[in-house]
Amino acid sequence: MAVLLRNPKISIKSFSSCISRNFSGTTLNSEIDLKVPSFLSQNSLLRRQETKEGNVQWVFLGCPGVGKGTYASRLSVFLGVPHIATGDLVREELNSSGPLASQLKEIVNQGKLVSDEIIISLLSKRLEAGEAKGESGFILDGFPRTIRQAEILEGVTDIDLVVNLKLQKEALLAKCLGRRICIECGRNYNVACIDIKGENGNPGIYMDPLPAPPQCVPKLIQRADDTEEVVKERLRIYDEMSQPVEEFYRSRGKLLEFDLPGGIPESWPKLLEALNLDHEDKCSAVA
Ligand SMILES: Nc1ncnc2c1ncn2[C@@H]1O[C@H](COP(=O)(O)OP(=O)(O)O)[C@@H](O)[C@H]1O
Repeated sequence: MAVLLRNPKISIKSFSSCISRNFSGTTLNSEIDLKVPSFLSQNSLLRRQETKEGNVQWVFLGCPGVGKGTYASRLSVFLGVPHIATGDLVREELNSSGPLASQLKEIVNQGKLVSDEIIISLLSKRLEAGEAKGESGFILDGFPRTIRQAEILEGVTDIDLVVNLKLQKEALLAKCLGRRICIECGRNYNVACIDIKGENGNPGIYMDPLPAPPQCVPKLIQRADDTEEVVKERLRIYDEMSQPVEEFYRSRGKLLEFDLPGGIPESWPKLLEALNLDHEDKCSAVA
């Protein structure tokens, strides 16, 4: 497949060192060099999605519970690039015996955002470790989540595409409350059956539960921040801090809006279609 990129990409090593350098600089904003035209047509956006394995630099945006992790991880298998979720990096750190663990636990369990400093440091470490293993390209999930994070990222590398997953608020809360995670294999499942009737011209949505296989059932846990109170706070913070990031990328012609039409069986093929990814690869990509 052809690769149509506007700017050459930098290696992950230089990305991670650049990201740390830019971040620690006091004149951060003046150092940012936005390399992309301020507007690109939807057609050129789709052309840029013609990718070759291992060479995409994509970002997944979307509210808590929308399914960023599910679709980003499927696409990472499909495209052969790492799926890097900053939420996972934060959870690994808070479950460790490291110096940040208790501070992170408190922040995350209140539904607040971790500081840009900490997130950049965790992400840089993850990128460096990946580089050492020969990784190239990435699908970022949960980063950037603030305009400042988006500016830093845009200043150090050329993101090809930003996928903005969308779902009604009512479904988001139910999906977070129904989420279950296998502590052994790390896979996510969901006990919620979402059935929202369409009204006043708005479409309804139906999503089947995603049951865990028998071997995972005894090992299922809920995330400590998936309580009603904390999910509502995470949704509020998304609107305040992260929604502006959508506009940041929209104005640069990088945002692909994707309204989830239902559960994984309906949404996955439609997402591949929206991304211009080959039809014949669809079957092999579904885990
Ligand atoms: N880019 C980020 N900036 C700040 N905090 C982050 C970032 N990514 C993850 N976190 C922290 O980790 C928590 C869990 O993130 P994530 O798993 O992506 O959850 P969500 O379901 O809310 O999208 C967030 O609520 C936040 O505290």
